Amino acid sequence: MKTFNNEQILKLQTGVTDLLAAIGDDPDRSGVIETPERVVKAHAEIFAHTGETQFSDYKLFDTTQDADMVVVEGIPFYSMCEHHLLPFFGTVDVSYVPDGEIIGLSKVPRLVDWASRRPSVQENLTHLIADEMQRIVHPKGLAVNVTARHMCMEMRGINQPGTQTNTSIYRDLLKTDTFLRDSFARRVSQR
Ligand SMILES: Nc1nc2c(ncn2[C@@H]2O[C@H](COP(=O)(O)OP(=O)(O)OP(=O)(O)O)[C@@H](O)[C@H]2O)c(=O)[nH]1
Ligand SMILES: [Zn+2]
Repeated sequence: MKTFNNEQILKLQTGVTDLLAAIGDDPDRSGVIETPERVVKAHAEIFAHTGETQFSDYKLFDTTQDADMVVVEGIPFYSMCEHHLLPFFGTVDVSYVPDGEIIGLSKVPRLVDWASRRPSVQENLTHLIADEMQRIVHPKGLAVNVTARHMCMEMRGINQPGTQTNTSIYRDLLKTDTFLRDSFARRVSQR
């Protein structure tokens, strides 16, 4: 969880009170009187890694038994679209071909969670996960596949409930080796 300083807390609370008043609500009514405080706490979680450029909570292990391909699939994530500050959420699938080193399995969902907790767009989230996997594991091949629903497309604007957006990145062996690429793509499309 992020720790906001007193100045940030005051700004956030004032902002939420002003927003409630601006939409025509009464910021002093009992139902919302504690809302500014709650929103600060919620934002401390939702935006916990805003501004951070490098994921650091990982462990690598040497291996002499390289697998053809490691797949961690169906990792749930929740993020906030930077255009409307509304949620977008879904799943991430990550695959890599090791080159002498492997990452602790739980660290892949941790990386996804780290990357998600900031204002973003789906394409940039996909790139951030791919770039950090590349920097940390320097694999022989890498694929990141993100499928998400965007509340800014579902509950407002174009109002299209259920629309899904897919973004993917394929690099090196997972791009050039059709067997590896197709088996990853088949796995994630069948889920
Ligand atoms: N590429 C991309 N676009 C996104 C993402 N999240 C939201 N958007 C889009 O950002 C665009 C912002 O367009 P604007 O015309 O500035 O804003 P708007 O008037 O609220 O647009 P509408 O949503 O069409 O009503 C919209 O088309 C959104 O669908 C994302 O993760 N990736
Ligand atoms: Zn949006």
